[in-house]
Amino acid sequence: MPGQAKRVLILGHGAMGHAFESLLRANHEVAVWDRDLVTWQETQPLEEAAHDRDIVIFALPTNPHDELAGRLAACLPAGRSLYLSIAKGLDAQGRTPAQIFEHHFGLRIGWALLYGPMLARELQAGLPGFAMVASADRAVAAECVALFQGTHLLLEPLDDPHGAAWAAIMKNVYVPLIGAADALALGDNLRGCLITEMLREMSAILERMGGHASTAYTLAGLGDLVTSSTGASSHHRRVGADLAEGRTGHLSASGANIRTEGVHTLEMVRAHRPFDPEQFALFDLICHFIDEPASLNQRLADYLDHRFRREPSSS
Ligand SMILES: NC(=O)c1ccc[n+]([C@@H]2O[C@H](COP(=O)([O-])OP(=O)(O)OC[C@H]3O[C@@H](n4cnc5c(N)ncnc54)[C@H](O)[C@@H]3O)[C@@H](O)[C@H]2O)c1
Repeated sequence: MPGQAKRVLILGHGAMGHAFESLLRANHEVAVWDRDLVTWQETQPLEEAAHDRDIVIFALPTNPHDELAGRLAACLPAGRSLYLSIAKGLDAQGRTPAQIFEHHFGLRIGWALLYGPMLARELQAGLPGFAMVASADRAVAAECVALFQGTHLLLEPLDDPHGAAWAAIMKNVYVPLIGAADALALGDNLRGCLITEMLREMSAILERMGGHASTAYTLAGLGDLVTSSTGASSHHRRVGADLAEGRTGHLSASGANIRTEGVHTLEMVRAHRPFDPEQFALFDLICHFIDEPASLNQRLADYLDHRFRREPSSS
């Protein structure tokens, strides 16, 4: 049974904006806001578009989150609206969508993040999508679940927004490595090993960043990692395959392009150092792979050697 009808504003009318619009419009009153593709002017002033909305969904990259969340927090009364983001990258200051929302909305205004296997084209085709709705506030998570009731996007609440944000971000960092290994025909066995190693490292990074290690094993981590690693048309898988095969054009693209969100994250972590990249061997390997794609075979061999074939210590 669908919940109560809400007035929803979707920011960004790209692949996910369109998918969410078609999911929600049967049961809710949905409006969209974006920039004009030619002039880059706002289709309508944001403050005007948002003023009577119960729920605002950020269906755009992480980079504009800070500006847009700041404008909304300044103009909308506390407690009136709820904010949702699905963006998976870091912004130019190295912040996650969870950090940006916490900064602008804090405990004053409800906010949540939606992460999991929910490819836009599958949602548009009527196939099911799955996501964790991550919020520090259970009532907010329940409101999000109610919003999507009666649709084929199936949600599960999670009380770890910071962990979920890092799980989604790390997924985009790791998947190019799977795409590269597959392009080089390094084997199904290696793929299984790498995905296991990625989950182990993702758990450690989530904990380092103030999240729960267990969030890596939810739809936001494992679920999305498997979908992107194995999906034939996965953007991030393609990036890795292209690099392994000598096509390096993406590296000059901006992080606003979702194809390059993983590469952009590597650059932001190196620039802002929310954690020490050298302490996480797979993360470090992927940084070196992006710098020097031809070195991948040797780096993978060194990684596996270090991980599995080291002489046992004498102690
Ligand atoms: N495509 C998917 O299947 C999918 C699934 C889950 C999550 N996501 C995440 O959702 C986010 C958006 O992905 P997408 O595939 O819809 O991207 P997209 O490129 O198709 O659409 C992004 C939209 O945001 C708008 N936009 C960008 N910067 C803006 C700004 N400063 N002001 C106003 N509008 C702006 C663009 O005009 C565009 O319409 C990404 O972070 C992505 O990782 C995507």
